[in-house]
This record gives sequence, C-alpha cells and structure tokens, in this order.
Amino acid sequence: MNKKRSFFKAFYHAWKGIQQFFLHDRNGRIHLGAAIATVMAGFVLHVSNIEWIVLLLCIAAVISLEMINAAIEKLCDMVHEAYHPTIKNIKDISAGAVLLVSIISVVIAAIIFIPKIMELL
Ligand SMILES: Nc1ncnc2c1ncn2[C@@H]1O[C@H](COP(=O)(O)OP(=O)(O)OP(=O)(O)O)[C@@H](O)[C@H]1O
Repeated sequence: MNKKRSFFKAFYHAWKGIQQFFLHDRNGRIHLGAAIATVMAGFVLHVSNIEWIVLLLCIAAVISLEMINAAIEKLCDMVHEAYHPTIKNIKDISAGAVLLVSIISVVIAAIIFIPKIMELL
C-alpha cells in the first residue's frame, strides 16, 4: 500500500473512532453537549480571540483525555473483566486525569465567562 493511501486509511479509522465515541459512549455525548454549550456561550458573550484559543484548548484537552480514558477502560475490561486491584488502580488514575483537566477547565471557563455575565446584569 502506498504512503498516501495508508495516510487516508489511518485518517478514516481515526474519524470512525471519533464517531464511535460521540455516538455510542455516554460520557462522549455528555462532553459533546458541554463543548457545544461552551461554544454557544462564547458567541453569546463575545469572547476575545485569545479567550477562544484558551476555551478551544480546554475543550480539546478534556475530550481527547476522555477518549483515551474510554479506550483504557475498554482495554482493561477486555484484559481482565473480573475485579483486580491493578485494574482498579489503572482505571482510577485514568479517570483522575480526566477529572483534573475538567476541574481546571471549569475554573478557566468561570474566569472567562463570569465577568462577562456580570457586565450583562
Ligand atoms: N475490573 C475491575 N477491577 C477493579 N476495579 C474496577 C474494575 N472495573 C471497574 N472498577 C472500578 O470501578 C470504577 C468505575 O469503572 P468503570 O469501568 O465502570 O468506569 P466508569 O467511570 O463508570 O466509566 P463508564 O461510565 O464509561 O462506564 C473504576 O474507576 C474502578 O475503581
């Protein structure tokens, strides 16, 4: 297979992964909803270019980490479905990474949005 073909094939598989996550994963749909709400708030509250960059980076960080977390969970379930302390440790650390970035993203969103909401009141 030539390089150009394999590049498009890899792109196609990655796109299928994104589709699978947003359509069939409960957390994927929740994160997609939160991302759409954030973007809508950005338009309504007229955020600046730099604020858009920060918000989009937060959205990308949270969603991509959640995708990796979902993949790790699936791998764990395939390798060892029954209870195992190491699986617990792996899943907890993976979920903790998502929680950490999510909390920081909420704080960043609050820093950007709250003053703009206050101005409207
Ligand atoms: N096989 C296992 N062995 C030990 N602990 C597990 C195991 N499976 C799940 N757990 C524990 O349960 C928690 C939740 O795991 P689970 O796989 O249900 O993920 P989740 O956060 O509920 O994600 P989702 O909502 O996507 O299913 C883990 O963080 C871990 O503490």
